Amino acid sequence: MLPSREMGAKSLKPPRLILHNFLTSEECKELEFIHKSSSTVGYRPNVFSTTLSHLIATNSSPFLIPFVPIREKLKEKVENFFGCEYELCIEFTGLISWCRGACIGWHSDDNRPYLKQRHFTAVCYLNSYGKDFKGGLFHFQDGEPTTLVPMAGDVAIYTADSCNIHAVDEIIEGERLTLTLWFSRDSAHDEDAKLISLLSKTMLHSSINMPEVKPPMLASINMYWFSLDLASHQQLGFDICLARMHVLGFDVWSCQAEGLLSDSTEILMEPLQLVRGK
Ligand SMILES: O=C(O)CCC(=O)C(=O)O
Ligand SMILES: [Fe+2]
Repeated sequence: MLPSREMGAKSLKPPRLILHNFLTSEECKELEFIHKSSSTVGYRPNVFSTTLSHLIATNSSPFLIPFVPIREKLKEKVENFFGCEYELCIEFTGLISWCRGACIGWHSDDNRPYLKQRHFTAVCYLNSYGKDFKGGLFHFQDGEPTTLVPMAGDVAIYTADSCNIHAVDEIIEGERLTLTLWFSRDSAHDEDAKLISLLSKTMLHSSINMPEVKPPMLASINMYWFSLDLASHQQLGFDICLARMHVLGFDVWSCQAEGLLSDSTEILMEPLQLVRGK
């Protein structure tokens, strides 16, 4: 019997793929913005994470939108590279940042009984070694490449099993940010199914509680990565700056233009009124 592509790769060279500039700098910055506005204390010391279920639970589901095309693009890459016969499911998606002191020793990503459903890993680097943080180099125990220098936009894809034992050096300075995904062949671990169920519960809950008035939460100004004069020239797609207000049913009204102008950042320079509903 001929070995499958996956098995063949295991015996010849480690089943891994490193891609440069897989994400654009705008995509990296948009995800960084979401992480800065929504992250919580992570699963280890000096680590912060933003999971998709956390975004739903904190009334920030519009922040899911930028993840959708990126997750699809990554899934397709992983399926094609590993020659998967059946569609994979995404088991976990998270933005993870590591601050000074964080590190992880040699491990494989399926190294606990409750992680055995993790078959493939994709780590997208959202910021860069040397510029945004020091330390935090990634090492594979065997095979080439040995060391990865995280650079914004690059992605490392590898099997989650013992063919790819890896470690990350301690962060010495700054904050190292990644978008990390695990993929599974087992559809019982499909993250999408869980997210859809959470989303529908949240929507049902908010329609029952319609008259309830909550104050809008606009993300703080120091989270913007571009200046306001540049903002109107940038076509970054979905405007996440006002997303927190939108999910709560508020909008911004310009008296001069006599209308709702919530998709233009120019409004921030105008006399404005905050309105509820459309
Ligand atoms: O962030 C990285 O480069 C890899 C992190 C890692 O090994 C893990 O989260 O299991
Ligand atoms: Fe890992």
